[in-house]
Amino acid sequence: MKVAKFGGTSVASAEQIKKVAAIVAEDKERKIIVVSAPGKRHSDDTKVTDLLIQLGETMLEKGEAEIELQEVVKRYEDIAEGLGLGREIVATIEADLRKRLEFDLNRGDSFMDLIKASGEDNNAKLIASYFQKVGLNATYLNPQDAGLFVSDEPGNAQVLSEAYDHLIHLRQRDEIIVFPGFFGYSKEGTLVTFSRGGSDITGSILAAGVKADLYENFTDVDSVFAANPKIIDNPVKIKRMTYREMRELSYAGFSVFHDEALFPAFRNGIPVCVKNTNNPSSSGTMIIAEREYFLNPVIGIAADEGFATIYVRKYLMNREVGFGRRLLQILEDEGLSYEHMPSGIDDTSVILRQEQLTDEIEERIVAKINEELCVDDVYVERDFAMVMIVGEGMHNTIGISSRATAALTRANVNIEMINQGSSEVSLILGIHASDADRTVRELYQEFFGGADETVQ
Ligand SMILES: Nc1ncnc2c1ncn2[C@@H]1O[C@H](COP(=O)(O)OP(=O)(O)O)[C@@H](O)[C@H]1O
Ligand SMILES: N[C@@H](CC(=O)OP(=O)(O)O)C(=O)O
Repeated sequence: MKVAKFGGTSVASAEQIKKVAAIVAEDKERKIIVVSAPGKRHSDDTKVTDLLIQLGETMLEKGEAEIELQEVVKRYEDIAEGLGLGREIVATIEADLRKRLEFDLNRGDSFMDLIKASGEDNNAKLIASYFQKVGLNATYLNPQDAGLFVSDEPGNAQVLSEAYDHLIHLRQRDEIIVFPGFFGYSKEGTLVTFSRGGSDITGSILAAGVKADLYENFTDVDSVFAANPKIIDNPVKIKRMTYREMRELSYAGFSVFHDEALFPAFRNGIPVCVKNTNNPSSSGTMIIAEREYFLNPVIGIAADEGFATIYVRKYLMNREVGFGRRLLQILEDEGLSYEHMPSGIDDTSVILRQEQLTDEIEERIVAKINEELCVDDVYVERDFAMVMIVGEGMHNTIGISSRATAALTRANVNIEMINQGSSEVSLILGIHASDADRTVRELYQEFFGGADETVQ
């Protein structure tokens, strides 16, 4: 049995959904089909999830959002028309949206999740009805009815382990199940979404839940490439990579696969295959537990922006018992998570995602660090990027860091931070965000310049 997830670009239009139906029809093992909300049809387009966010925010702000609602309905109308489905399904979708808008606006976060999730939920209903029209024995299944229970963290749900006790029963179903991605339900029955891009997570949970032989992740590129194709022209394709490599690279900006989506598949040993809806005969990228790495110790280079660093200096910091704990406690009290913490003898930096760090929070943290830790200096700097060089073969290959730093010297990029501590598969370089693309290009040239079409 296979679980196949089709991302936003694969279900963005009637034309794309026809390709999806053909892919499903050609392999009887494809029994569980996870779908996203309609994504971008072209580079200037807006994803339905983003339209829904505008709709929800306008509603919260003004108490009405008819224009925004009509824009969403129009997207489904175009798709339904292109699939020859008629008005009824569009009327159902519109009624569903209006009902969601009646939800308690005082529960703003849950309201936003309910609105956002309608993108996948209504698309799944629409796609199931198209599958039936073309003769596939398919049915829509709601995550609550399937028992996909998650934690009650709006916009950031985590699957609860008991969900797997329910999901295994889906194995017994004869028909093809069309399952909306991106959300589950809390034990109290509240709809909660995963973080953005989270339909990949739903697919992985279902693949683990039904103990699938394969989790196929259909997108709009032939494979995972060694670098973002928006930065590098025609980058080499990755044929095989490990869960760890994919997790590190997706964390650092390979948006093709959500970094949190690896774990359920990994824990259950289910291979993942990234494939192209527009070119399904291409073999794609296999993500597996182990691989040989005789060709190149490095498999990919990624960069992600939006990091801030809190720099703290205090003479004899190294001898002050509990300094690190107290510093992190200040962050914890503000509900902040951190990503890295490179340290010297008398100074340390805490690197975190800057979207969490509002001006208000920054002010409070700096004041607390000064007061409670009596430091010599503390300041916050923003707009850093983390560049990651990843590969299973790196830890027993000499000279990776020196090749990386030489490449950055050639690109005239200042390295703010290097971290090759605990992870055996990656080297992280902190740089200014404005240098990110230049850095990726130079590193790509260093590690893949002149390489064959594929790496594994
Ligand atoms: N290293 C990479 N390999 C492949 N695609 C990448 C990589 N880094 C970024 N991407 C981008 O990820 C996109 C696919 O992800 P996404 O837009 O989320 O697709 P979907 O709509 O299928 O969920 C590709 O079009 C590509 O631009
Ligand atoms: N539609 C949601 C979830 C998702 O996974 O979408 P996509 O498959 O288009 O990345 C989002 O945009 O976040």
